[in-house]
Amino acid sequence: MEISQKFSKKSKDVSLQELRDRLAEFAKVRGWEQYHSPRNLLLALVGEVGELSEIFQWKGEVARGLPNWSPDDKEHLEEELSDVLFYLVQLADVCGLDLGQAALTKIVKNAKKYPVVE
Ligand SMILES: Nc1ccn([C@H]2C[C@H](O)[C@@H](COP(=O)(O)OP(=O)(O)OP(=O)(O)O)O2)c(=O)n1
Repeated sequence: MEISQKFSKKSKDVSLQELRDRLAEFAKVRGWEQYHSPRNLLLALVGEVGELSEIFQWKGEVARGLPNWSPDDKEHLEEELSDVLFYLVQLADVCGLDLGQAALTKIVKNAKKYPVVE
């Protein structure tokens, strides 16, 4: 069984499109579109990657599924992963790119570059 199936909470699939639309609305109603330039979103993304890294800093190697982590630590990780995802989705959006399609195309490209060795 995949680790993602083994440890994930069962919930509905969330599309990148839904996230993109909800984040665009979130920024619009707060008048934040003026700040969400590609460069600013990239810098915010890098900042959140830093916060994500801090969670793992000094912990040593971490087992898949985070068996010894407290619920609070896992919740913190979920939040920082979400922040990274939000800025990534918004960055693609303000660049006028379809991130989901781009990712699928990249998977095909990766498969050609790294064929399965039988
Ligand atoms: N101009 C902004 C500011 C915030 N956010 C959203 C994206 C992130 O999900 C979250 C980031 O908020 P904070 O900068 O307050 O960062 P944290 O949530 O990580 O808080 P802290 O740094 O206090 O832990 O808010 C956004 O989309 N655009």
